[in-house]
Amino acid sequence: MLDRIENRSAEIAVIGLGYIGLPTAIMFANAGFRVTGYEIRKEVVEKINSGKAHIVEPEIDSLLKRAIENGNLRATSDPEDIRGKDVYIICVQTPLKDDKTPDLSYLENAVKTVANTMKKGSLIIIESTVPPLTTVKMATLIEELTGFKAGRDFHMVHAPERVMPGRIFKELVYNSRIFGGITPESAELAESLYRTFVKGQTFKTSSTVSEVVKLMENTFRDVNIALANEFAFLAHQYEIDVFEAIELANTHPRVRIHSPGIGVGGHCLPKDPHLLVWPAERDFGLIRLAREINDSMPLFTKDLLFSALRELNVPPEDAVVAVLGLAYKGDSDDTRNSPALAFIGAIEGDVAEVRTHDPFVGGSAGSVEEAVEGADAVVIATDHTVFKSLDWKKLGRLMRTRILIDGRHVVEEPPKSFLFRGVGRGEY
Ligand SMILES: NC(=O)c1ccc[n+]([C@@H]2O[C@H](COP(=O)([O-])OP(=O)(O)OC[C@H]3O[C@@H](n4cnc5c(N)ncnc54)[C@H](O)[C@@H]3O)[C@@H](O)[C@H]2O)c1
Ligand SMILES: CC(=O)N[C@@H]1[C@@H](OP(=O)(O)OP(=O)(O)OC[C@H]2O[C@@H](n3ccc(=O)[nH]c3=O)[C@H](O)[C@@H]2O)O[C@H](CO)[C@@H](O)[C@@H]1O
Repeated sequence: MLDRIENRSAEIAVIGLGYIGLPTAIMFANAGFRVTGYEIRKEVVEKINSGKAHIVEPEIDSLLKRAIENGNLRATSDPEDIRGKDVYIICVQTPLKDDKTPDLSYLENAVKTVANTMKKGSLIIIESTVPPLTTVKMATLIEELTGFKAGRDFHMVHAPERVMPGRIFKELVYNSRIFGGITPESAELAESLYRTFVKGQTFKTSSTVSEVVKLMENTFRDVNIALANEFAFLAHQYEIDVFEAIELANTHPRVRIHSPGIGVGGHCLPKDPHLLVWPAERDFGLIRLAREINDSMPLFTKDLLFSALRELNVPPEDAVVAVLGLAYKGDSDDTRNSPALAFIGAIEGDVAEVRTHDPFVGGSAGSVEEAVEGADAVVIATDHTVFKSLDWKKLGRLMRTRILIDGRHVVEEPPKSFLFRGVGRGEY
């Protein structure tokens, strides 16, 4: 297997061609491997095979085109097309159920597909973020389904993906990576495979350590954002701008406060702390409280909006509100767990009309001007770069009442003709 990796003749199947699987498949294809992407959504398969990406990410269109044109990447919905591969890389989603416990059904289905198609000696890599011990459990499932023995007849590794959407193709190359093997040999094989394009450092450990590391990273970020959000509440009490205070505090050599805002969204941060604490035997108050604080931010933003409407004598039930941004973060088209959607859900029914505009999200067509025309308030819910250069003087002229609520610290200088409120911005 090592030889086949080093001379690029190892055949790779990537299972799940979403935000992580498609870029991963593209990287291996452009590194010279023959890659088959297996994806259950047929429309996604067709789009990819026509050379077009179904997600928004810098550089993806040209890199995908190259991989399809050089014949190294092909997508399929037929499991027969991934029979007998050397390597299987699983990149399916690992969301939460409504009760906040992990929904591992996508992963289990993917593992079953692998078990039905793999050969003796295959290397199976789970890139998906999973609760601790999952890789070992999946190895046992494969043993039951195939009669193979893990570590002897097949290799298995958890290789967490740590890329940041918006910088995926740079971070795929330069981030450091962790390979958690069910045996040291499994980890070594995976490390040599990724070394074909990774320039960052690589580390080998057990699959359980690797699972915990990935979850700790996102929990660290979530807890830190919750702390920043608590500082934002304080800033409103003392009528100061929390961003000025954070900037000054961050001049301390050992302080790095995160940014408060309308909330924490995306496929990862809202669920990974739950994946970490779900099976654990104690309560983990801090981690759970951080989740609650971050989940409460859309409601805090609603309070800012409603008090501004009342200040200008606009009854909320008569208000027309324009929400700019639906994606969970700037310059992304991903709306999973988006605080913008939570905010809209919280005001719908309490105001007369909600209009939305997001240049990256399909189905929210129309210009900013159309969204704000006749509105009583504009709420910025996503930090898309284009929102930073909006001409508020011009937009204000189209509005019925000029209220601007900034949920993402997009507006540096509040426009003078508006009643301006921002999360953490105190009073203006
Ligand atoms: N999105 C990110 O920024 C990011 C970053 C790091 C890690 N992760 C982790 O990576 C994993 C994937 O996340 P994502 O954002 O790429 O999810 P995604 O929903 O964009 O992609 C998953 C894809 O897998 C497909 N799929 C589901 N079940 C399948 C099956 N049985 N066979 C074949 N295809 C199947 C889905 O249709 C989908 O296209 C998650 O565990 C996530 O936590 C995500
Ligand atoms: C540890 C870490 O870095 N993990 C990253 C993270 O990537 P992400 O795409 O989820 O992006 P984030 O920037 O974390 O944003 C999430 C939400 O939090 C809001 N936010 C952010 C910073 C802040 O100071 N204040 C905020 O309010 C933001 O608007 C958005 O809604 O998880 C990926 C998947 O596991 C990782 O691969 C990737 O490395």
